[in-house]
Amino acid sequence: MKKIQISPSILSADFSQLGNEIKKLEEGGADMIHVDVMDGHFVPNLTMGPPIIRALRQHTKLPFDVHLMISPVHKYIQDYADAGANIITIHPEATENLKNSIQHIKSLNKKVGVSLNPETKIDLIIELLDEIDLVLIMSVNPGFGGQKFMPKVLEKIKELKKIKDEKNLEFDIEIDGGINFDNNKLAIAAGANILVSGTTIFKNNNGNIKKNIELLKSS
Ligand SMILES: O=C(CO)[C@@H](O)[C@H](O)COP(=O)(O)O
Ligand SMILES: [Fe+2]
Repeated sequence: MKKIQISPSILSADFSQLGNEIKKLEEGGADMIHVDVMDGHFVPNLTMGPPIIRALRQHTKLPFDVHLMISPVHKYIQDYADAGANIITIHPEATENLKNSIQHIKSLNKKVGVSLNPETKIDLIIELLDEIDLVLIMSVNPGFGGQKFMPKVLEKIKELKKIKDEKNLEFDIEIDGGINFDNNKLAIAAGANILVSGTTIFKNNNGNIKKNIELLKSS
């Protein structure tokens, strides 16, 4: 079984202190940094883009796990790669040709992730799984932090894990949205090996990041 990793979402961090917040995450045991990029078009919220990612790059050696909620995404992939992303995750609905966008990310020597919304079926990516490094299962509708976890996506994770084991594939299964100290266990038991969390990491236990990361890892 793959080691459980935590990818804190800086969407819940203090935006006026992002450099320091990232340092705190690294000291607290984060495995990577989840960066939620939103364009006010693919999702009804606006966050940050390449200049901020580039500025943050100098504050940590941890991989940047960049979750692109922008459409059309293809023409911006290079910008995120240049800014310092290590994993670039896209939504199938945000590109005209998913296969091309996957190949583009790989050609830039970045890990490629594909994200499935709660209503999006696995069928869309089954044929492409051997090209993908990470499948990001959304457990909320994308757009905002602090939403309620949707337990129905656990079935999708189980289904994906089964296919992964049957085909002997290596991709990571990441879950994103509403993860807390209860449903983390359900997500891990279903087959997720990377947990994204914003609210739980930054707001629980008076913002004790180290403690919250440890609690999220324990199942
Ligand atoms: O991609 C998204 C939301 O669209 C997420 O990464 C959230 O930002 C996670 O935040 P919490 O649900 O843990 O507060
Ligand atoms: Fe995200």
